[in-house]
Amino acid sequence: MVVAGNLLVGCVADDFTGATDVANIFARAGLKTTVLIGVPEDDRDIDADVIVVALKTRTTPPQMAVEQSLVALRWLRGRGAQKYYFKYCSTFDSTAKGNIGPVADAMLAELGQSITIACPAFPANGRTVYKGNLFVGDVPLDESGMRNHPLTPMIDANLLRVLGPQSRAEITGCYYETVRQGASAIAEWAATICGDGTRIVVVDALADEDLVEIAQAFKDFVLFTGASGLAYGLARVLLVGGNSRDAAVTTDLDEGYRAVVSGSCSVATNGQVEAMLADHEGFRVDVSKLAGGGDVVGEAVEWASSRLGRKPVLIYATAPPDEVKENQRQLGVAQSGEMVEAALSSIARRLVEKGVSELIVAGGETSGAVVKSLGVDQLSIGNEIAPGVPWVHAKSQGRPLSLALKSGNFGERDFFMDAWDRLR
Ligand SMILES: Nc1ncnc2c1ncn2[C@@H]1O[C@H](COP(=O)(O)OP(=O)(O)OP(=O)(O)O)[C@@H](O)[C@H]1O
Ligand SMILES: O=C(O)[C@@H](O)C(=O)CO
Repeated sequence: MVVAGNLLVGCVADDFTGATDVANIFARAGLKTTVLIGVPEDDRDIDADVIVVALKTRTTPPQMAVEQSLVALRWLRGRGAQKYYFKYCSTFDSTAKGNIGPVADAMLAELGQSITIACPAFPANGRTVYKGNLFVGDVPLDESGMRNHPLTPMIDANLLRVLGPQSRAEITGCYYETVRQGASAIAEWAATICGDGTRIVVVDALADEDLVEIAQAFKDFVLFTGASGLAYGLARVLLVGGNSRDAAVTTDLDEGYRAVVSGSCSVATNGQVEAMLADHEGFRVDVSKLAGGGDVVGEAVEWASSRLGRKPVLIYATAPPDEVKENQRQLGVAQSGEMVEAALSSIARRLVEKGVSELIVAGGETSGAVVKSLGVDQLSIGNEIAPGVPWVHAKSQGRPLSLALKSGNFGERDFFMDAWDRLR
């Protein structure tokens, strides 16, 4: 029997790195948090304040994203969650059709609600929103590396314009002149627009303190949507009254082999791969060879087998934007992405079979493919490596496995070398 009644937040995440990112924020705030890989088929016991259901719906056709998100939402509703949270990327990754708008619309309808907020700000990672425009560090979203994202290139920083065509709801901006005055002013502003059709309010935020004020102002809302910065605010508002449990668990871990599998092509990951190759051995997945039917998976596994140990090996498809574009031109965007994901996930699975038990995976789609292939169904949150990236612990085929699912744009240049020091 599932323990019901004390679930504060039921969260649906549109990718796996994002799921561990948001779970990390809730866990660090003192909420007992677990990540489920999809909706469980069994009737397991889960004693948690926050359950994050990780989906891989960011780039699926909208209808599929809606269906899977609603299955997860209904399952969380069945556990009696007090609040619901739709976690998407802090760079608002979406296509012209979705999936942020369609999923938010469907969740609102399912919950019988007519209003929610959209708040991708994540100040700890340099994501801020001002006048409805999303900034990545010092530049607008469309001037950041996200312009060249392989699957969800972002060419407009204005979230009202991005979300408008994706959603049936009216999109309104709650701008910083209101937000900076705090929760009461925001709530007063909200009162003037409530009750007037279905709305999604894009909320400005520049700092963590703003996110606490925003969560406080909207604390009676049932559905929240955003990146994980909003979870920082929501956790602090929900914790008032003393729901706090133990902070995240650190596990006693055996020492196993180490590997990094990278399918992210972000600016940050390209730098991290380059930094690791300066002092570590790496195997580059040749996409043309893969497309030509070559046994790249077998070669990678054979290459790695003789090198496995405590010094991590690197297997990467990570490439600069011009190379990715050329692959996409030749093979198609979705086809090249899926082909690389399939190869990297087979490699990861075979490395785990060969004794890798500490594995870093870079990239959200890549992580989704890898984690699914490992047969992992639940993750517990361990130590934080960098803002938005915790170690997580799982069982794969009955054996303990530590994973770090690194979002493409997160982490310093030496992330792949430094992360191991944070494991225990
Ligand atoms: N050399 C390559 N050529 C074409 N596509 C590639 C190549 N290397 C990786 N890919 C694909 O690019 C996509 C990268 O997306 P992924 O979500 O894994 O990384 P990311 O977007 O940087 O991470 P995040 O979503 O966490 O920000 C994947 O589908 C991957 O298979
Ligand atoms: O919010 C973020 O940036 C990340 O958690 C993510 O979703 C990247 O895939």
